[in-house]
Amino acid sequence: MALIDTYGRRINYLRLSVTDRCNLRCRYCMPEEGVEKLDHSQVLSYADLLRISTEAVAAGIEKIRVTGGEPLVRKGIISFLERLGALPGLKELVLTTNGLLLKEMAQGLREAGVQRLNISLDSLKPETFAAITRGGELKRVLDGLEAAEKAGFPPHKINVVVMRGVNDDEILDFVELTMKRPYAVRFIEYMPTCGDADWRELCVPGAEIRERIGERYLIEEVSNSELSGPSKNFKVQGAQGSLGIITAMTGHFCNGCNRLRVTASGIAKGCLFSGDGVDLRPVLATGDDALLRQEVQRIVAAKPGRHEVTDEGAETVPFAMSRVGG
Ligand SMILES: Nc1nc2c(ncn2[C@@H]2O[C@H](COP(=O)(O)OP(=O)(O)OP(=O)(O)O)[C@@H](O)[C@H]2O)c(=O)[nH]1
Ligand SMILES: C[S@@+](CC[C@H](N)C(=O)[O-])C[C@H]1O[C@@H](n2cnc3c(N)ncnc32)[C@H](O)[C@@H]1O
Ligand code: SF4
Ligand code: SF4
Repeated sequence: MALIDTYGRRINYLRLSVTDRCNLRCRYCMPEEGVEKLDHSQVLSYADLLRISTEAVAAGIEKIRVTGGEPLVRKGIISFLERLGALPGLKELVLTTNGLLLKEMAQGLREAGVQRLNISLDSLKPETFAAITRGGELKRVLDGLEAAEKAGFPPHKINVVVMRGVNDDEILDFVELTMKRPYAVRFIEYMPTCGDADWRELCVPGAEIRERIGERYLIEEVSNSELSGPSKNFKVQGAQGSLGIITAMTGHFCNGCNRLRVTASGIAKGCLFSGDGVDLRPVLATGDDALLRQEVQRIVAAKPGRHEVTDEGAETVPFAMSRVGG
């Protein structure tokens, strides 16, 4: 079965957030204070997350990315992933993490069937890393990357949210990282989700990032795979790894969007920026899984063509990314 939306896009990728909790508090993702945590009773049980995933896969989803908050802080995550990975028809099970707990958990994740990890790492300098994450310890993440490689994961994707005056001086350091390691480093344009007034200064357009890299290195294009996301990938000559740019603000990759989102509290969103979304809990409560599948199909049918976040309107859509899962 295939899920096709009204714009003719095939929706085959579910981003499933399993928790809104996090062991970091990145400045671009959560405000310093004032983010209300979901009450435990609001967070969907693993059984319900599995029911949603089962119906989504039956309807046409082929890839599930587990995200959060920080997915690895939720108790029982490994056995949940094991069950998720066993869903018939699911081709890819992948996870986005801040890497803090990978040292302890990488082996278990691999054994549970997680195929690949995307790891957020915004700075290679301990002080800058701590400032961006409000207290995170860089070494733990670097140890986590190593542990995951040893556990047999393919080369990691590293997510770097580029912020002018904060970490944009490290763009070339990350390029150098791909000379030494086979990582796929992706530079992400900063999205103004926290209602921040200074987002225009912080956001470094993808074109500028690429230009800055091109001034120092010879760029070679690489191909993008069918289930790959919005990242436009390339590499520099002589590198083991690759580079990518996710132009979340300037790019308009919405034409090729293949995603559906479900939050930890059971809100389904056709678009990252879809305001309130659709609450799946009433349908879950009926116990009728055929109805759940129809609801997934209905949400896909109503998926917006693109986001409406523009220079003028950006401040009108604040939300904590940790609630939606990125
Ligand atoms: N605007 C927008 N941003 C997205 C979308 N999907 C992911 N992102 C952003 O892209 C960045 C990287 O997200 P990841 O969780 O690593 O996922 P991804 O790069 O889309 O995943 P893969 O392509 O499957 O590796 C994050 O900042 C996300 O918020 C999307 O559909 N729209
Ligand atoms: C919300 S996090 C959840 C998963 C995990 N905690 C992590 O940090 O990888 C998912 C992705 O969203 C990205 N993200 C969060 N807020 C963002 C923003 N304002 N602009 C761009 N990317 C953002 C993060 O960098 C991360 O790569
Ligand atoms: S980006 Fe990830 S690690 Fe950072 S606060 Fe958000 S959910 Fe937590
Ligand atoms: S902004 Fe919305 S429509 Fe555009 S790529 Fe992201 S999720 Fe898809």
